[in-house]
Amino acid sequence: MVERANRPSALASTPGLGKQPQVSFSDDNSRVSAELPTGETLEILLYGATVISWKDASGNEKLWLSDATKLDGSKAVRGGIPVVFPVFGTAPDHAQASKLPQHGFARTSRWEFLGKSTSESAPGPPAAADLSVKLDFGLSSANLDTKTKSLWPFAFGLIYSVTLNRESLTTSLVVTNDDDKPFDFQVLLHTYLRVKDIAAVSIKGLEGASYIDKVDNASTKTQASTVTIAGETDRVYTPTTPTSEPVSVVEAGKTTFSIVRDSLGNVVVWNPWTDKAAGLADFAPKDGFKNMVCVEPGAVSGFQTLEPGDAFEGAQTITISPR
Ligand SMILES: O=P(O)(O)OC[C@H]1O[C@H](O)[C@H](O)[C@@H](O)[C@@H]1O
Repeated sequence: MVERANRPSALASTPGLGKQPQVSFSDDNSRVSAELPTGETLEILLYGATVISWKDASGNEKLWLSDATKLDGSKAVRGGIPVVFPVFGTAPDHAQASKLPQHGFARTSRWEFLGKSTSESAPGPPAAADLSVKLDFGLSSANLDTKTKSLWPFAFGLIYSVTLNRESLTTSLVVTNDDDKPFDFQVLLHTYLRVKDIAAVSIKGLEGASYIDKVDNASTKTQASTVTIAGETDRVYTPTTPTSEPVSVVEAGKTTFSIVRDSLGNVVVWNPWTDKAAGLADFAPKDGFKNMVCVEPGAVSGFQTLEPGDAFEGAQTITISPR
């Protein structure tokens, strides 16, 4: 069931139906929130369609968000899940992407809220435990300002769907080429996962993968065992395993996040550590790097070419384990 939420009224769910997910807008219409009947919550800024909060039923935050981030649409969000499109980093040598700012324009554009849908994973009378809510957001060339359009002059459409389940979050991006010529793009879901202590974290599932080490002159290396982080880390992995095999964050021996991917062949692992964090004005607290690790599914090895009328869909599902 797809239901268009009425703006600016607060609640888009049906009163009296008890066990239904609740969807609401902030007073200034800058963000949309969802809550499952079981207590899990989600908050998304229309600016960048950036997920800025995801909490379990006990109110534990799963994503890291900088205390100094701007949330007023003046700068990309530092934390949560910014959407990177149509370029990852910068691409000064790529004809179509050379003029684009770092990580493109999707994370700095205001998206449209397209609506919500709720679903049950089991047949029969709705049980609160089976409910999920999906929020859809759209961005197209028609929404861009003239300056941004001039940097990347293609007719495109993006639909970004964020689905909250009791134990997981799925974020899925569909890219369509609405132009009469092909275009090239990269895409990445820049997910800042919250951890208790980076020193106790290891990342499993990248063993044997080749990676580009961006903090060592972009040299190509092979991951020998699980990934641990003890200094600035910025790596673009190409796992050899299928995208359905999870990449997991293990904290002090316990799996806290498990990430499966759909059509996203790369995984970027990023932690700025002390010096880089010190140099990022919007990164706070300065020792916040101890409480985050970015594990970013994407398609960023080279560019994907999308022919006129074609569509690409890439997604991640992050499953949590209770702490
Ligand atoms: O500072 P930002 O533009 O948000 O980029 C933050 C980081 O994003 C990715 O993880 C890149 O691999 C890093 O090289 C970059 O520093």
